[in-house]
Amino acid sequence: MYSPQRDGDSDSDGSLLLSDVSVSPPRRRAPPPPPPPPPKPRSNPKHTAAAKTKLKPKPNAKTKPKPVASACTAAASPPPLPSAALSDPHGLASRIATAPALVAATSTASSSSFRRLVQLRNPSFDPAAAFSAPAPAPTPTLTEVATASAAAQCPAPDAPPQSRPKRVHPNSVSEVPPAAAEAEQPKRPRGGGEGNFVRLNINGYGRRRTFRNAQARRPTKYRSWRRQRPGGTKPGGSGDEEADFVAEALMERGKKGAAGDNGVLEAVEAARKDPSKQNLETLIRVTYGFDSFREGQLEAIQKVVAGESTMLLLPTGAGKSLCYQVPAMILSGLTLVVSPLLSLMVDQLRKLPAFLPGGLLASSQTSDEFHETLQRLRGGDIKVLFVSPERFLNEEFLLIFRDALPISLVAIDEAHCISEWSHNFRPSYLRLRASLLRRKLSVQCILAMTATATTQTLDEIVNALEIPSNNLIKTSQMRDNLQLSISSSDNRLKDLLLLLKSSPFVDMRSIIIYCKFQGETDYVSKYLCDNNITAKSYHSGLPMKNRTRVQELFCSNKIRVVVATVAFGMGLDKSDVEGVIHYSLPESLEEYIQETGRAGRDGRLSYCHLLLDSTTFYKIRSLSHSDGVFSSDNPMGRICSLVKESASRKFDIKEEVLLTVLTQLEIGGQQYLRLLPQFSVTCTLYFHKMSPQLLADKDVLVRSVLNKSETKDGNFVFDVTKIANDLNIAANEVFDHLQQLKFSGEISFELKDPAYCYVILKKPDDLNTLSANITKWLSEVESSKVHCKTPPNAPFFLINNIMKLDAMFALANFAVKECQRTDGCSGSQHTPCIQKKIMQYFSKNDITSVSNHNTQPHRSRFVCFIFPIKTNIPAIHLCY
Ligand SMILES: Nc1ncnc2c1ncn2[C@@H]1O[C@H](COP(=O)(O)OP(=O)(O)OP(=O)(O)O)[C@@H](O)[C@H]1O
Repeated sequence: MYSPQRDGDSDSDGSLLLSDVSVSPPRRRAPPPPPPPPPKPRSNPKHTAAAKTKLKPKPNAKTKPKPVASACTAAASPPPLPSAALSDPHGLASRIATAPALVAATSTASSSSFRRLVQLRNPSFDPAAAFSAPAPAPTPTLTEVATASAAAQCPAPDAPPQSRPKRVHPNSVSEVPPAAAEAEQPKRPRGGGEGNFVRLNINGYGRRRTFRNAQARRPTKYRSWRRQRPGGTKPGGSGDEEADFVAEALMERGKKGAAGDNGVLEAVEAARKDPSKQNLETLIRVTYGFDSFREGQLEAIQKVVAGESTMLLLPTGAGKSLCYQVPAMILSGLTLVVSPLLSLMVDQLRKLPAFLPGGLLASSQTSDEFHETLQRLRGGDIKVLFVSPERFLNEEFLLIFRDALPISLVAIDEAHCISEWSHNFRPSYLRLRASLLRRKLSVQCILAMTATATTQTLDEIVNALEIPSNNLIKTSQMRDNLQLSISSSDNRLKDLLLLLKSSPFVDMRSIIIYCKFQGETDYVSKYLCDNNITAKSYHSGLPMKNRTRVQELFCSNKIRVVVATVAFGMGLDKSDVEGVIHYSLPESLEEYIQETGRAGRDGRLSYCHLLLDSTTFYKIRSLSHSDGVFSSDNPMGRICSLVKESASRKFDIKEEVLLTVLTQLEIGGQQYLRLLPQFSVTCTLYFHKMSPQLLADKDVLVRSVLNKSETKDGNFVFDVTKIANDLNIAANEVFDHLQQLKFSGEISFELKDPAYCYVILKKPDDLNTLSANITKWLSEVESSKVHCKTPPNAPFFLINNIMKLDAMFALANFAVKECQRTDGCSGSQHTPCIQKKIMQYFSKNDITSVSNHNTQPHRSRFVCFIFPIKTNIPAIHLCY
């Protein structure tokens, strides 16, 4: 997940809190609806008995299911896992490091000269010393390493491998063969909302895909409607014209054999004439099969249909999409949906009902794809257009609308990205301003949607989008069908196993376990498999096809447990996930809410448990300091690197802007760093003649590599800068030497991760001033069109995640250590106190209101990159 850091001082500064106006209930809001019915227990036939006895529905938040605590507290006794186990599950690194054979030395000519070079630069370096300790363990061969690595993989699930399910939907991506369409149409009506779509998480930053509506080549009725305008004039959006569109689109669908379209047509017409509760309910019943609206939906839809800009704050999985889809059916013009991630857009495109034709414009599309969408748009084949914020309002985009393609609604998904206070600020969202939308696109109605926003964030959103304060629709940030529990754990693996073998998790057929680190997911899933729990790991380090397969198997209930990093879940709309377990502490309350929100999307009672282990908290916290130009991992005088692609993505700053800033730090008034030639920093080494250890024996660099590398699939992967720093030589000397070894046939190597490289000469004393100066300078550069493609004169910044992490830890810590269990909490079940803390956090935006221990990080340790322009937001971000 994109999760930039931000400066936390201001986050905790009460003086910066904005008024509560934005979150006051709408003046014209109807009296609060009656409390929702208690969540229903699941009726999974396989687990019916268990559900009857163990998953009793609770009246609102008061139900007290069997506490999970017993499972965890009972687990306190298992012997602690050796601390090294997780970081080096196979013990390879330590075995390699202590290999005895590495001490002797008969150097080749090149190696001895290289050794001299190293010793010349670094007299204290004693290559033998690093390997001199006797090591009883035999050094693993490459074959052993590979075998160990293979063994770490979880056995395949019982289910036979399936080819990727074919789906055809008018709003599908292009690989989908049309013939499969009908079979994969979402069933209507969907009883109980049980129908799961397999949502593919493309997660493909910058990946190229062809997006094509399956109906693109067919003249839809919307298109013919537009063409029928006399003299080619554009429709004015009158009700009749709209009815034409809906009617004809539905007729077309009727030709394909869809049932009940006449009912849909009538329902749309009725809702268009009178968007009453009754008419709208009929509409969602005939289109989606939903019995009624969920909290907030009806109000939002009615406001939007009436042309009023609205801010919608509903929990994850509460049904925000419906709030733009239904108006899109009713309103005459186009609905634009701005969404931050390609995977989300694709997912939402697929979710559109069949007769609501959709299209997509993303910055990662090729020019051909862009023009194809354009053609369809101009031809009237698209009613809902998903747009990435980068594409939105740029010249090319505006040209599309020059010939007055009418836009009825702009829906902004993940609207918190607008706010610099949010956990996911994206500079590209800054172009989303009501004034701009009005001026450039004549848009009058905006719907902003998010699941996580503090008061400050909301305030920024409604200001930017000029949403009237009485048009804020806000429900609690967490669904009340989630039972939340936390237990402290000294041995998370054992506790996890116990948890999974105890009620209620033992009866669940669909569980997600979230881990912080990729290696952890592999290790944990293997451990579970070894203990007869079918589990698969999922993280962004896996090839895309493996990830897709895991997700598909999970969605079709062929895998019961997925052990994943944060990479899993974006765009996942599996409605019957029954449990979410946090093996690692989430990095913020926002992340906690998002991840727990993947459970119980069908409204049934579901369980979320967090295993709190303070060691992990401190580990994550220290890692948080390792980002940015001046991170604590980057000492002065050493070679440092910023991998272009990941840094650009992480900070949401174009690569060339990153370089611009680094350059300014080099050539500005004060020289803080010296830029080095760019090179690829990650190197994988393959040995061909001598064994790694034998060669390391003779070669200083290889020795250092063995010391500093990780093993992946039996090969040695290392960071070139680390080796250069270790040997106190320049990076090009490392490459030269690797080349020599390559020419001698000893090794071959592969390089990846192009990076900006630099040496820090001086760490800034006053980060704020430096940040402000660079911001100013950058703005000047931008306005002088040197970087005409960069976003507007937007501040760049990095959010400080540390305060957010601390707040998350404080909440979990409170639950396990301080909660008196008087207000509905019992054992490790802490739903009431967690909800209360979350409410405090989001309503006051005062992290310290949740934090109850001294978590205020020292200012100089803030992790940031580049900062804000706003005067009230502390800048910097070049961090220590
Ligand atoms: N009124 C309703 N009745 C029953 N199911 C509904 C209703 N509205 C939405 N749903 C279902 O709820 C699920 C979640 O909807 P949706 O994806 O729109 O949620 P969301 O709020 O956008 O979630 P996220 O924040 O994760 O994007 C979907 O499966 C959807 O079909």
